[in-house]
Amino acid sequence: MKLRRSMLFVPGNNPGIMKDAHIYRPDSIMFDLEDAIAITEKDSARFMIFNFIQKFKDLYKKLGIETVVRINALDTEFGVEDLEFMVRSGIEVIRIPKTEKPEDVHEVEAHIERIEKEAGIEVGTTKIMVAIESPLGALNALAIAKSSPRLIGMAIGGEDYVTNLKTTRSPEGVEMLMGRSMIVMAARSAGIAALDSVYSDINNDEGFIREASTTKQMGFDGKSLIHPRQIELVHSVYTPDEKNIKKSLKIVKATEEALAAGKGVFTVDGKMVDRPIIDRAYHVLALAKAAGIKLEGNE
Ligand SMILES: CC(C)(COP(=O)(O)OP(=O)(O)OC[C@H]1O[C@@H](n2cnc3c(N)ncnc32)[C@H](O)[C@@H]1OP(=O)(O)O)[C@@H](O)C(=O)NCCC(=O)NCCSC(=O)C[C@@](O)(CC(=O)O)C(=O)O
Ligand SMILES: [Mg+2]
Repeated sequence: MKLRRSMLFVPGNNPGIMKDAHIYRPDSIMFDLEDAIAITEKDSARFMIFNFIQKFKDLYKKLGIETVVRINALDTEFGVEDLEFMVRSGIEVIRIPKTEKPEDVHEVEAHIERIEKEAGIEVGTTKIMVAIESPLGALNALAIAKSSPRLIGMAIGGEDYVTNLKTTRSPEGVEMLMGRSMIVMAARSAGIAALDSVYSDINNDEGFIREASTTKQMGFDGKSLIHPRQIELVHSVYTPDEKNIKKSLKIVKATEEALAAGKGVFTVDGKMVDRPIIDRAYHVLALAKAAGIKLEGNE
């Protein structure tokens, strides 16, 4: 299981930030070529990310950090050139911003396949993630989520999304509810990861935890982040805690005993346990294991 609790945005024109990003151990590093990069810096950022990936890809792999790049959309003058560099760099995932329809994915996919062939990279190696950042994208979420076998995740870009809705982000997040719901449902239906948006108020830990807890409860796998101090916070929300692990281990043990006794439904601590609850317990244990938590001794 690949954890995607934390996806740290790293502006692709800032070598000072780029060179240390792995030290904070996010699950994924997302180099940006899009909105964090001024038009005058797009070319140099592309070269810089290419070189960083060449230099650090083995280290990222060793640390289990996934590499993602957010390209410019293909309807800009930068998008195709971004792909030319990034696919050849060996980056693992291309994130398409402002995705509104399946054709946006098909177009990127066709370029990736062409470049992989030209570069002698096995076709299918480069994965895709989409960001939904408009009401139209949200309404098309299911078709987009099922548009390519390369797709590994769907994110919501909350800042653009609320701007396109002609509103703003509130602490309660009512304006995000519909978009988030459509995205998590589409991602789950397609069997890909669901990633929540950035939280821009960097020093507001309480607000961050509240938002991360709500979106975790909605079904998301993690969040895009803008600052390293948010990594530990999001991991604390998305990593199963001791109580949950103990409960899940108890359910798994009781399941084995129940199966041996030919029972499909039974109780643990006075609560009914059947198939979906058993599946949830196994999922919690898989998450814990992927996060490096030792299960032995937790029983
Ligand atoms: C905000 C700020 C300038 C503050 O910097 P400052 O330097 O003042 O912060 P400090 O607190 O001093 O940093 C303490 C130490 O951490 C290091 N450090 C800081 N940030 C780091 C980082 N990101 N990665 C690694 N390292 C980092 C720093 O180098 C220093 O290291 P050191 O000197 O060694 O102590 C900086 O964080 C930053 O640039 N963030 C990324 C912003 C960005 O990418 N925005 C675009 C993506 S969102 C978007 O586009 C919206 C979206 O599209 C999203 C969607 O689609 O999901 C939508 O629509 O919603
Ligand atoms: Mg955006």
